[in-house]
Amino acid sequence: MKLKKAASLKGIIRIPGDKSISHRAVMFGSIAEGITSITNFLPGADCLSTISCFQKLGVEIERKGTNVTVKGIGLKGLAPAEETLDVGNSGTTIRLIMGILAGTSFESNLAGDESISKRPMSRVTKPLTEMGASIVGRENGNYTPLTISGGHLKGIEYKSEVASAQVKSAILLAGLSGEGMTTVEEPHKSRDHTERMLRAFGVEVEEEKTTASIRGGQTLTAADINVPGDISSAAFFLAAGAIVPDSSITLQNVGVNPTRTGVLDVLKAMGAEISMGNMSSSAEPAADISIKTSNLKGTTISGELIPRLIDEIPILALLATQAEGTTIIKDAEELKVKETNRITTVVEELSKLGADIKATADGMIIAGRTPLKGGCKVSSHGDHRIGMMLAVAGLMTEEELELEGSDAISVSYPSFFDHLAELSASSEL
Ligand SMILES: O=C(O)C1=C[C@@H](OP(=O)(O)O)[C@@H](O)[C@H](O)C1
Ligand SMILES: C=C(OP(=O)(O)O)C(=O)O
Repeated sequence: MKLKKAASLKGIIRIPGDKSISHRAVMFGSIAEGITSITNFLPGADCLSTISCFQKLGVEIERKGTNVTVKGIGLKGLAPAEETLDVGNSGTTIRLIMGILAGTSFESNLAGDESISKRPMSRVTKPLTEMGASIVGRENGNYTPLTISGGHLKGIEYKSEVASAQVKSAILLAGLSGEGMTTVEEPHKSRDHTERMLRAFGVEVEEEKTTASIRGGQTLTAADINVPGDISSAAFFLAAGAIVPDSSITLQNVGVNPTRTGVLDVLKAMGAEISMGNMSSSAEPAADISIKTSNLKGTTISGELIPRLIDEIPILALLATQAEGTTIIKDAEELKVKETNRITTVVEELSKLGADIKATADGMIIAGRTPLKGGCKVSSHGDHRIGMMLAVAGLMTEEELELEGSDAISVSYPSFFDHLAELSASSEL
């Protein structure tokens, strides 16, 4: 795909549904009693993998565009799949489904694409094994393909080494089938969509700073879930609006759960002209966010902020190339185990454009402001967030940029290029 410079970005777009919340709505609806209706579901490839896995486990799920109906059969109603459950490119699907399958009485096989086969699973297989599940996979259950046999589970108190909502959610979901209480503690608080949505399905979940606990034996009752827009998708246009000259854009219905809004904190710290309105206050709050071309300065991104913006780091790195001074990103080793090693892929691709960016052991250091040069090929490396970051970079380069592997973007934002074209006054896609 050829990308051309944009003179300005203007207009209003409605951000598609949140990926994390869409996955959970299908999963929890499947193991609930009754019919769950989901609106504004994200029809991205990752969430479609979740639907297909639960269909294979015997759940009737019907999707019409962004409306999904799930005929819940209860945790005990799930049936063995006749074939391997294919999670595609989705880390959230495989890690959360393992938490659910740990509580079944049958065996399931799980596999995904090449990227999934390189991502570590022991962070989930280890605690689930401790709870009583049997899991077999390459390198002691660390890599796919995996076979999981559910069993009689006991609750645990688990101290996770990483702040990961996937790990926390898998353990809490297994805890539903466990005897007694299950508690997960993490170094920093990760996104809490599981805790919020389980409550909507009638389950009691206790939370304290960085711990979450659940009592085993509780059942889920169907709920209607309206998915807010995905702030991780909005981040690409927030960044584009801040750096493309003469821009002024509004993104509607963006989820602003505080465990996800690190990107807004960073944009403000960098001096972005950003404002919020139309705030709604349901279980998952949403708001309209407006941004204008801004005079940005460098900042430091570290510590408890990292889990609150982990998926936004590639686009924040691009933003930092257009900010005055140095931006330091640290404590972000988790970037190495995403769809790609996002430290190396970000540094490799932005270096091609002339950015002053260095990889460190746990992040990167970026010196700005540097003009971005085009006239070359860049690659998503099959990673949707790298692809979208580079598409935004293409709005800034003097010469045309050629993006390879743009199809990966459909994993989380199938309408990305349509929205970009709507906002872009002069880019020809
Ligand atoms: O729970 C979730 O929905 C997610 C959690 C995060 O991963 P980790 O739990 O590995 O940090 C995030 O990067 C991913 O895109 C979605
Ligand atoms: C890391 C991501 O997703 P997952 O872990 O579900 O593959 C992402 O969407 O950036």
